[in-house]
Amino acid sequence: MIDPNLPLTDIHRHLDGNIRAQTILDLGRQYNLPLPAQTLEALRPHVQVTSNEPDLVSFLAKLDWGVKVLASLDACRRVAYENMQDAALNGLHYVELRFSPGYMAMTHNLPVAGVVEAVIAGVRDGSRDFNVQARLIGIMSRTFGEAACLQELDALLAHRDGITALDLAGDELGFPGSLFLSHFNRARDAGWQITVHAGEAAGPESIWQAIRELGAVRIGHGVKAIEDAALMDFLAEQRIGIESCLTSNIQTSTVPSLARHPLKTFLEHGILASINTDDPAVQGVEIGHEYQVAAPAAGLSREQIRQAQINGLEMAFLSAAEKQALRDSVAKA
Ligand SMILES: O=c1[nH]cnc2c1ncn2[C@@H]1O[C@H](CO)[C@@H](O)[C@H]1O
Ligand SMILES: [Zn+2]
Repeated sequence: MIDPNLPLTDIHRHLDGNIRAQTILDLGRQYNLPLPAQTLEALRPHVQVTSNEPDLVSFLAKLDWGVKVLASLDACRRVAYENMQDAALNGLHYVELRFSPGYMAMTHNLPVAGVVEAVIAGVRDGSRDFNVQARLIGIMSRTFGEAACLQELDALLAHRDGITALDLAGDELGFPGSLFLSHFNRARDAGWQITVHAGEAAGPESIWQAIRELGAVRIGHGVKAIEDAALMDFLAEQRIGIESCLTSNIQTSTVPSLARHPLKTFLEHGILASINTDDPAVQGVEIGHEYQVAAPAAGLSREQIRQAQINGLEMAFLSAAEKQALRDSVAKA
């Protein structure tokens, strides 16, 4: 179901939601940190979703152990580097990795701008060593409030050339986008692209808000657009891409079953929607599973899955020339 002659992309992938369980064990030992278990098997239920969570916030708690072991900037660099290795092992040609430097820095009081620098370095080295192209998206974790997000924004802006876009993630219901207008004004002034997690826990109004007030040119999840026909028309007309994450939406109970996922309807509506993972290590699924198992279960035809693969590159935060170079390199290989 993956077309080998087209670039395979994952443009919604949390680097700090994709920390290997083995690395959590290693770093726990290295820094002598208390962990809930000492073997991979026993650790897994603490760091991976084993059955669907009742809501988004419960799902997000599964990411916590991954960042609790980030006791140094070197540890941050390691997980960034390993993310690139995992992208290569999963056949990805291009990834947009997103991360929340404040969330990564939090447990051990690391310097937030230092975390940004370490992630940029790890991804740069991994991109070179594993031959996968990457761009970085900075996340503000809305769950910790406006002031903490301002700190994350400042840290990201200190390395603005290494960052392509700004995102807002975390507890969408508790912290609406309207709290973050000034943050996004500054991000747009810095020349960044904008993508926002919206219409996952909250309704279609959250997607409208992200587009109109925060300047989003892409939407993370966007599931609830299905409830608003005018919004679906608008997304299609304006070519605002929807970064779909099928398995994630089941695990957070955003959608009751794959058969009822709106991605198929979005594609039928001519919306630029793509297939992505979200938090692969936490979910226990990789991009291949999303294309080969989840997308057919969501009712997508072969042609729709191929269209979603095309859309992934079309939506990417790359220039037209960069996209064409990527297409050429995959077609020739
Ligand atoms: O599916 C999701 N929806 C909303 N926020 C998410 C999701 N996955 C991870 N994060 C959030 O992103 C930051 C780490 O990159 C954290 O704030 C985490 O809670
Ligand atoms: Zn996400």
